[in-house]
Amino acid sequence: MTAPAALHMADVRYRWHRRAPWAINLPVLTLAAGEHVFLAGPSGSGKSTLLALIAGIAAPQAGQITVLGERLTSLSGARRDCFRAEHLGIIFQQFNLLPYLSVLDNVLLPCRFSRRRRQQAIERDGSPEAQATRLLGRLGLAADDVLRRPVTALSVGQQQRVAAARALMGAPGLVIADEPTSALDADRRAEFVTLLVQECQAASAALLFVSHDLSLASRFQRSVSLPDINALSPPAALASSGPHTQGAATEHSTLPGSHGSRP
Ligand SMILES: Nc1ncnc2c1ncn2[C@@H]1O[C@H](COP(=O)(O)OP(=O)(O)OP(=O)(O)O)[C@@H](O)[C@H]1O
Repeated sequence: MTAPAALHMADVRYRWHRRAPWAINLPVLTLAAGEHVFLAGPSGSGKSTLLALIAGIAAPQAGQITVLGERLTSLSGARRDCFRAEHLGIIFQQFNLLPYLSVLDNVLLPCRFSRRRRQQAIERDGSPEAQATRLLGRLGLAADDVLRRPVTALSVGQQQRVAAARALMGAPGLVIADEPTSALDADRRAEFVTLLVQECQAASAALLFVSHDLSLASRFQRSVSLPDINALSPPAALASSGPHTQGAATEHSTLPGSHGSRP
């Protein structure tokens, strides 16, 4: 049996409040199981909003979002929270690490919230602790004293890697990353992306990676661009609730033979 798509979005519209313009108006966006996609777009074009919808943190006013075969738009907020904990790895723009926990305990969090992820970490590495240590080692954070440190005692680049290790714990089916390389210099950025892509591949996880840095796009199987809303939407259209094109996704291949949008 073929695995379900990692993500399928159809005719999705979202605005932050009733009088706001649509932040997202997306005819279709699909990620195949295990596919690695780069999402670009200027500031304010809706990238973080799109990730919040995919994560089930926000719910759209219209359209369907299906993640790993589960129709998110049919679930209650509480069920979406459970689904997110079980199946999604998220690297937030601000990392969202817990300052009072050590590096190791931050990375172990997904296995505390999800029995499924705990079980998958045990199957792959023997224990959640062993998996956390392996992932941190791959990301260059293996030293014992680093693992026991509070995350607040780490550099921003190190915190970014802790957030990546946490997202990968317990083999989530889909990893979403919001500008995870913004605080890194060019060399470290490339290195970080290589590691993230390799680890997603090893876990058979699909990856949706958001960045302004177009030089990273070639490392992904495909790129998707959310166009600048100001360029596409006449100001008069913004206040009405009629159809809009702002925030609509355009897709293009970055690899020969890869595809654009799929039904
Ligand atoms: N919490 C919020 N409440 C109201 N409006 C919001 C909220 N978050 C984002 N928006 C609006 O939604 C639109 C899209 O913002 P979003 O943060 O998704 O863009 P982005 O492409 O991720 O930007 P950046 O690259 O700067 O992070 C913007 O017009 C923004 O002002």
